[in-house]
Amino acid sequence: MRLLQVSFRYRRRQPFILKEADAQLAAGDVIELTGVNGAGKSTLLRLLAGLAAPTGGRITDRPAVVGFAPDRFPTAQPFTVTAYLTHMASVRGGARWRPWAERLNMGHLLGLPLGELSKGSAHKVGLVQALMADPGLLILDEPFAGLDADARETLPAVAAEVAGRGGIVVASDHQGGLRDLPGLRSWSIVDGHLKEAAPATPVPERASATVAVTLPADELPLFLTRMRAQGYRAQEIDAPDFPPSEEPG
Ligand SMILES: Nc1ncnc2c1ncn2[C@@H]1O[C@H](COP(=O)(O)OP(=O)(O)OP(=O)(O)O)[C@@H](O)[C@H]1O
Repeated sequence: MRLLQVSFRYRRRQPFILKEADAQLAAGDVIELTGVNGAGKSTLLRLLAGLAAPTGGRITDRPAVVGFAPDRFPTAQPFTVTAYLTHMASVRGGARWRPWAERLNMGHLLGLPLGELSKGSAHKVGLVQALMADPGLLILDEPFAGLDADARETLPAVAAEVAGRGGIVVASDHQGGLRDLPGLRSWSIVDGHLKEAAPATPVPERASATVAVTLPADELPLFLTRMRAQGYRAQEIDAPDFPPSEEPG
C-alpha cells in the first residue's frame, strides 16, 4: 500500500492538516503513529482506512479488508454487545467474533446494552468489530486508551498476529504500548509532515532467497523500478540489448 503526495484539509481556505505525505506500507508492517494533540493522527488514520479521501495525492493498493477501531466507539445504538457484534459479523460475511471477545475478557459485557458500557468496555467492542474480519489493514486509533491491564497486555500480541498473517497494522498511540514489538515502525506527524523514525528495535536478520523471473525485455526497466521501490534488491542478469542497438557498419 502506498501514499503518494497525500495532502488533506477539511475545508477550502483552511490550512492543510497533512502535507504531501509519501509512505510505503508492506505486508506484516506494524506502525505506531505519534504526534501532539491535534497533529492529524486520527485524520491520517481515516485516510488510510478509506473513510476520508485525500484532498491531493493518492493512496494505492489498500488491502481489500479493512478493520477500523475508532478512538471513541459510538455507543448510542440500541443493541446489546452480543446483538451488535453478531450483526457486524453477518455484515462481514459470517466472521467469528467470540474468540476475540474472549481474549479481551468481555464475557460479563455481552448481555449489556451498548449505551451502558464504560469507556474502556465500549473501546473493546470497537476492537472486536475491527478484528473479526481478519483484516489485511487494521487501523487502531488510540487502542490502549481506557483498557484494563489484561487487555493492554493482549493487544501487542494481537497486533503481531495480524501482522504475522500478512496484515498491516497502524495504531496511533501516545503510550508506547507497541514499543516492544520487533521491527515496529514509528511515524509521527509534525507540522503536517509525516516523518518516519529509525526503527526502535533492530529488525532480525532474515535469510534471503534469489529467484529468476522471465519477462518481456521491454518490461524490464519498469519491473526493476517496481521491485526496488518495494525494497527488494533487483538486478538484471541476462537481458538482450533492448531496444536493439544498431549493428555497426
Ligand atoms: N471534522 C472536522 N472538521 C474540521 N476540522 C477537523 C475535523 N476533525 C478534526 N479537525 C481538525 O483537524 C486537526 C487534526 O485533528 P485530528 O483529530 O486528526 O488530530 P489528532 O492528532 O488525532 O488529535 P488527538 O491527539 O487530540 O486525538 C485538528 O486541528 C482538528 O481540530
